[in-house]
Amino acid sequence: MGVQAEIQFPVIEFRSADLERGTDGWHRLCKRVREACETFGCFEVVYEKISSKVRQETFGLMKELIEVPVERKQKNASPMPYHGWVGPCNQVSLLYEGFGLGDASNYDSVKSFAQLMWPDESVMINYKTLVRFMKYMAPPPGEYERGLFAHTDKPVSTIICDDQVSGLEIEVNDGQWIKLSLSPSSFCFVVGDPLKAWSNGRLKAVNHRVMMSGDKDRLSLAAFAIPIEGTIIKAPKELIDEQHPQLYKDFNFMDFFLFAFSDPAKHIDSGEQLQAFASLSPPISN
Ligand SMILES: O=C(O)CCC(=O)C(=O)O
Ligand SMILES: [Fe+2]
Repeated sequence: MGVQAEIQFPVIEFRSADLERGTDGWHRLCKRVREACETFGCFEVVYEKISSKVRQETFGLMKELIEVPVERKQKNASPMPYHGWVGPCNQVSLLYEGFGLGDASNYDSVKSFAQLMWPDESVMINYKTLVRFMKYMAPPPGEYERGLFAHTDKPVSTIICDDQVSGLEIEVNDGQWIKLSLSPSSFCFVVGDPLKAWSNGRLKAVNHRVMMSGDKDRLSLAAFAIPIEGTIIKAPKELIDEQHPQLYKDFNFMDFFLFAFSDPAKHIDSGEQLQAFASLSPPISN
Protein backbone atom coordinates (compact mmCIF):
# COMPACT_ATOMS: atom_id res chain seq x y z
CA MET A 1 0.00 0.00 0.00
CA GLY A 2 1.30 3.41 -0.96
CA VAL A 3 1.54 6.34 1.39
CA GLN A 4 -1.77 8.15 1.56
CA ALA A 5 -1.46 11.58 -0.05
CA GLU A 6 -2.70 14.41 2.13
CA ILE A 7 -6.31 14.97 1.28
CA GLN A 8 -7.70 18.49 1.29
CA PHE A 9 -11.36 18.29 2.18
CA PRO A 10 -13.19 21.28 0.68
CA VAL A 11 -14.27 23.98 3.13
CA ILE A 12 -16.35 26.71 1.49
CA GLU A 13 -17.45 29.89 3.16
CA PHE A 14 -20.90 31.15 2.15
CA ARG A 15 -20.56 34.89 2.58
CA SER A 16 -23.72 36.97 2.22
CA ALA A 17 -22.15 39.07 -0.56
CA ASP A 18 -21.44 35.95 -2.62
CA LEU A 19 -25.02 34.68 -2.30
CA GLU A 20 -26.28 37.41 -4.60
CA ARG A 21 -27.10 35.62 -7.82
CA GLY A 22 -25.15 36.73 -10.90
CA THR A 23 -22.33 38.58 -9.08
CA ASP A 24 -18.65 37.66 -9.63
CA GLY A 25 -18.50 36.31 -6.07
CA TRP A 26 -21.52 34.13 -6.77
CA HIS A 27 -19.91 32.69 -9.94
CA ARG A 28 -16.71 31.89 -8.01
CA LEU A 29 -18.76 30.27 -5.26
CA CYS A 30 -20.71 28.18 -7.82
CA LYS A 31 -17.43 26.96 -9.33
CA ARG A 32 -16.05 25.87 -5.96
CA VAL A 33 -19.32 24.15 -5.05
CA ARG A 34 -19.41 22.31 -8.38
CA GLU A 35 -15.78 21.19 -8.08
CA ALA A 36 -16.33 19.98 -4.52
CA CYS A 37 -19.42 18.04 -5.58
CA GLU A 38 -17.60 16.50 -8.53
CA THR A 39 -14.56 15.46 -6.50
CA PHE A 40 -15.88 14.67 -3.05
CA GLY A 41 -19.66 14.65 -3.34
CA CYS A 42 -19.74 16.79 -0.20
CA PHE A 43 -18.11 19.82 1.38
CA GLU A 44 -18.03 21.79 4.61
CA VAL A 45 -20.17 24.94 4.52
CA VAL A 46 -19.06 27.82 6.70
CA TYR A 47 -22.07 30.09 7.26
CA GLU A 48 -21.90 32.52 10.10
CA LYS A 49 -25.36 33.97 9.80
CA ILE A 50 -26.77 31.20 12.01
CA SER A 51 -25.36 32.24 15.38
CA SER A 52 -23.85 29.79 17.82
CA LYS A 53 -26.56 30.90 20.27
CA VAL A 54 -29.28 29.65 17.91
CA ARG A 55 -27.42 26.37 17.45
CA GLN A 56 -27.02 25.94 21.21
CA GLU A 57 -30.69 26.69 21.84
CA THR A 58 -31.73 24.24 19.14
CA PHE A 59 -29.72 21.40 20.66
CA GLY A 60 -30.98 22.37 24.12
CA LEU A 61 -34.57 21.99 22.88
CA MET A 62 -33.70 18.70 21.22
CA LYS A 63 -32.64 17.35 24.60
CA GLU A 64 -36.12 18.23 25.90
CA LEU A 65 -37.67 16.54 22.87
CA ILE A 66 -35.76 13.32 23.55
CA GLU A 67 -37.20 13.35 27.09
CA VAL A 68 -40.91 13.29 26.08
CA PRO A 69 -42.71 10.01 26.87
CA VAL A 70 -42.62 7.28 24.22
CA GLU A 71 -46.45 7.32 23.78
CA ARG A 72 -46.15 10.91 22.62
CA LYS A 73 -43.18 10.28 20.40
CA GLN A 74 -45.25 7.59 18.68
CA LYS A 75 -47.71 10.28 17.62
CA ASN A 76 -45.01 11.65 15.34
CA ALA A 77 -46.08 9.00 12.79
CA SER A 78 -46.30 9.33 9.01
CA PRO A 79 -47.52 7.15 6.15
CA MET A 80 -44.39 8.25 4.29
CA PRO A 81 -41.19 6.30 4.93
CA TYR A 82 -38.52 8.13 6.92
CA HIS A 83 -40.95 10.92 7.88
CA GLY A 84 -41.95 9.89 11.41
CA TRP A 85 -40.42 8.91 14.74
CA VAL A 86 -38.20 5.83 14.92
CA GLY A 87 -36.94 4.63 18.29
CA PRO A 88 -33.99 2.35 18.95
CA CYS A 89 -34.72 -0.92 17.10
CA ASN A 90 -32.94 -3.72 15.31
CA GLN A 91 -34.00 -2.62 11.83
CA VAL A 92 -32.08 0.64 12.20
CA SER A 93 -29.86 0.49 15.26
CA LEU A 94 -30.27 0.15 19.00
CA LEU A 95 -28.35 3.39 19.33
CA TYR A 96 -30.55 5.45 17.05
CA GLU A 97 -33.62 7.61 17.58
CA GLY A 98 -35.08 10.04 15.04
CA PHE A 99 -38.06 12.39 14.71
CA GLY A 100 -39.52 13.76 11.49
CA LEU A 101 -40.87 17.26 10.97
CA GLY A 102 -42.12 17.52 7.40
CA ASP A 103 -42.49 20.92 5.70
CA ALA A 104 -40.24 22.41 8.36
CA SER A 105 -40.06 25.88 6.85
CA ASN A 106 -43.81 26.19 7.36
CA TYR A 107 -44.63 27.78 10.70
CA ASP A 108 -47.90 25.83 11.12
CA SER A 109 -46.12 22.51 10.64
CA VAL A 110 -43.63 23.42 13.33
CA LYS A 111 -46.46 24.48 15.65
CA SER A 112 -48.42 21.27 15.18
CA PHE A 113 -45.29 19.19 15.75
CA ALA A 114 -44.63 21.14 18.99
CA GLN A 115 -48.23 20.66 20.08
CA LEU A 116 -48.07 16.91 19.53
CA MET A 117 -44.90 16.67 21.59
CA TRP A 118 -45.84 19.18 24.31
CA PRO A 119 -49.66 19.09 24.45
CA ASP A 120 -49.87 20.43 28.01
CA GLU A 121 -48.41 23.81 27.17
CA SER A 122 -51.90 25.26 27.20
CA VAL A 123 -50.45 28.69 27.89
CA MET A 124 -49.24 28.64 24.33
CA ILE A 125 -51.72 30.31 22.03
CA ASN A 126 -51.31 29.10 18.47
CA TYR A 127 -51.32 32.24 16.37
CA LYS A 128 -50.49 33.81 13.06
CA THR A 129 -48.77 37.15 12.76
CA LEU A 130 -50.53 40.00 10.99
CA VAL A 131 -48.13 42.75 10.01
CA ARG A 132 -49.35 46.26 9.21
CA PHE A 133 -47.15 48.93 7.64
CA MET A 134 -48.30 52.41 8.61
CA LYS A 135 -47.55 55.98 7.65
CA TYR A 136 -48.72 59.06 9.53
CA MET A 137 -48.34 62.39 7.77
CA ALA A 138 -46.89 65.40 9.54
CA PRO A 139 -49.71 67.72 10.65
CA PRO A 140 -49.97 71.34 9.47
CA PRO A 141 -47.18 73.50 10.99
CA GLY A 142 -47.54 74.03 14.73
CA GLU A 143 -50.44 71.59 15.10
CA TYR A 144 -50.76 68.56 17.38
CA GLU A 145 -53.16 66.23 15.61
CA ARG A 146 -54.57 62.78 15.99
CA GLY A 147 -52.92 60.17 13.76
CA LEU A 148 -54.78 57.21 15.26
CA PHE A 149 -57.64 57.32 17.74
CA ALA A 150 -57.24 56.02 21.31
CA HIS A 151 -57.85 52.29 21.55
CA THR A 152 -56.90 49.03 23.16
CA ASP A 153 -55.64 46.37 20.76
CA LYS A 154 -57.99 43.57 19.71
CA PRO A 155 -55.33 41.01 18.76
CA VAL A 156 -53.70 39.12 21.65
CA SER A 157 -50.58 41.30 21.60
CA THR A 158 -48.70 43.71 19.39
CA ILE A 159 -45.07 44.53 18.76
CA ILE A 160 -44.52 48.01 17.35
CA CYS A 161 -41.42 49.41 15.71
CA ASP A 162 -41.07 52.95 14.38
CA ASP A 163 -38.59 55.05 12.41
CA GLN A 164 -37.78 57.24 15.43
CA VAL A 165 -40.38 59.83 14.54
CA SER A 166 -42.33 59.68 17.77
CA GLY A 167 -46.10 59.75 17.93
CA LEU A 168 -47.19 56.72 19.91
CA GLU A 169 -48.71 57.69 23.25
CA ILE A 170 -49.97 55.48 26.06
CA GLU A 171 -52.48 56.32 28.74
CA VAL A 172 -50.80 55.75 32.09
CA ASN A 173 -53.49 57.05 34.41
CA ASP A 174 -56.98 58.07 33.53
CA GLY A 175 -56.48 60.87 31.01
CA GLN A 176 -52.71 61.13 31.49
CA TRP A 177 -50.79 60.34 28.33
CA ILE A 178 -47.09 59.82 27.80
CA LYS A 179 -45.35 59.97 24.45
CA LEU A 180 -42.90 57.15 23.80
CA SER A 181 -39.52 57.79 22.19
CA LEU A 182 -38.37 54.38 21.08
CA SER A 183 -34.62 53.92 20.64
CA PRO A 184 -33.36 52.69 17.26
CA SER A 185 -33.06 49.19 18.70
CA SER A 186 -36.37 49.14 20.62
CA PHE A 187 -39.82 47.80 20.02
CA CYS A 188 -42.96 48.44 22.05
CA PHE A 189 -44.86 45.37 23.28
CA VAL A 190 -48.57 46.04 23.83
CA VAL A 191 -51.01 43.79 25.71
CA GLY A 192 -54.30 43.38 23.83
CA ASP A 193 -57.82 42.77 25.16
CA PRO A 194 -57.71 38.97 24.69
CA LEU A 195 -54.51 38.73 26.75
CA LYS A 196 -56.18 40.77 29.47
CA ALA A 197 -59.12 38.31 29.39
CA TRP A 198 -56.80 35.28 29.34
CA SER A 199 -54.97 36.61 32.42
CA ASN A 200 -58.29 37.11 34.21
CA GLY A 201 -57.75 40.85 34.26
CA ARG A 202 -54.21 40.75 35.68
CA LEU A 203 -52.57 42.15 32.57
CA LYS A 204 -53.56 45.61 31.46
CA ALA A 205 -54.75 46.17 27.89
CA VAL A 206 -53.25 49.62 27.58
CA ASN A 207 -55.11 52.45 25.93
CA HIS A 208 -52.89 54.05 23.29
CA ARG A 209 -53.05 56.44 20.35
CA VAL A 210 -50.86 58.20 17.83
CA MET A 211 -50.58 62.00 18.02
CA MET A 212 -48.56 63.81 15.39
CA SER A 213 -46.61 67.06 15.72
CA GLY A 214 -43.50 68.45 14.02
CA ASP A 215 -42.70 68.37 10.34
CA LYS A 216 -41.77 64.73 9.77
CA ASP A 217 -43.96 61.92 8.51
CA ARG A 218 -43.88 58.85 10.74
CA LEU A 219 -43.51 55.25 9.64
CA SER A 220 -44.38 52.38 11.92
CA LEU A 221 -44.68 48.67 11.60
CA ALA A 222 -46.77 46.51 13.89
CA ALA A 223 -46.85 42.73 14.26
CA PHE A 224 -50.14 41.52 15.75
CA ALA A 225 -50.64 38.05 17.21
CA ILE A 226 -53.90 36.70 15.74
CA PRO A 227 -54.88 33.29 17.17
CA ILE A 228 -55.71 30.60 14.64
CA GLU A 229 -59.33 29.80 13.77
CA GLY A 230 -61.30 28.30 16.65
CA THR A 231 -59.02 29.50 19.46
CA ILE A 232 -60.91 29.91 22.71
CA ILE A 233 -59.69 32.58 25.09
CA LYS A 234 -60.02 31.06 28.53
CA ALA A 235 -58.29 32.03 31.75
CA PRO A 236 -56.25 29.10 33.12
CA LYS A 237 -57.66 27.69 36.36
CA GLU A 238 -54.49 28.72 38.22
CA LEU A 239 -55.51 32.35 37.71
CA ILE A 240 -59.01 31.93 39.15
CA ASP A 241 -59.72 31.63 42.86
CA GLU A 242 -61.81 33.23 45.59
CA GLN A 243 -59.76 36.43 45.60
CA HIS A 244 -59.74 36.47 41.82
CA PRO A 245 -63.15 35.34 40.59
CA GLN A 246 -63.48 34.69 36.87
CA LEU A 247 -64.06 38.06 35.19
CA TYR A 248 -64.81 37.04 31.61
CA LYS A 249 -66.66 34.18 29.99
CA ASP A 250 -64.65 31.87 27.74
CA PHE A 251 -64.94 33.17 24.20
CA ASN A 252 -63.91 32.41 20.68
CA PHE A 253 -61.21 34.93 19.73
CA MET A 254 -62.63 35.55 16.27
CA ASP A 255 -66.13 36.24 17.62
CA PHE A 256 -64.68 38.96 19.82
CA PHE A 257 -62.47 40.34 17.05
CA LEU A 258 -65.40 40.60 14.61
CA PHE A 259 -67.59 42.08 17.34
CA ALA A 260 -65.01 44.79 18.09
CA PHE A 261 -65.02 45.91 14.46
CA SER A 262 -68.80 45.59 14.00
CA ASP A 263 -71.24 48.48 13.70
CA PRO A 264 -72.85 48.02 17.14
CA ALA A 265 -69.43 48.04 18.81
CA LYS A 266 -68.47 51.34 17.15
CA HIS A 267 -70.57 53.07 19.79
CA ILE A 268 -68.67 51.42 22.62
CA ASP A 269 -65.42 52.94 23.82
CA SER A 270 -62.56 50.70 22.60
CA GLY A 271 -61.39 49.99 26.15
CA GLU A 272 -64.92 48.87 27.15
CA GLN A 273 -65.50 46.44 24.29
CA LEU A 274 -64.05 43.44 26.12
CA GLN A 275 -66.26 44.19 29.09
CA ALA A 276 -69.30 44.57 26.81
CA PHE A 277 -68.57 41.33 24.99
CA ALA A 278 -67.37 38.93 27.65
CA SER A 279 -67.95 40.31 31.12
CA LEU A 280 -69.44 37.93 33.68
CA SER A 281 -70.33 40.76 36.05
CA PRO A 282 -72.36 43.88 35.42
CA PRO A 283 -70.25 47.04 35.01
CA ILE A 284 -69.53 48.86 38.27
CA SER A 285 -71.25 52.22 38.27
CA ASN A 286 -69.63 55.11 40.12
O1 LIG B 1 -48.37 53.17 14.70
C1 LIG B 1 -48.27 53.01 15.91
O2 LIG B 1 -47.30 53.35 16.57
C2 LIG B 1 -49.40 52.35 16.68
C3 LIG B 1 -50.32 51.53 15.84
C4 LIG B 1 -51.39 50.91 16.64
O3 LIG B 1 -51.55 51.15 17.80
C5 LIG B 1 -52.28 49.91 16.02
O4 LIG B 1 -52.25 49.76 14.80
O5 LIG B 1 -53.03 49.24 16.76
FE1 LIG C 1 -52.85 49.70 18.74
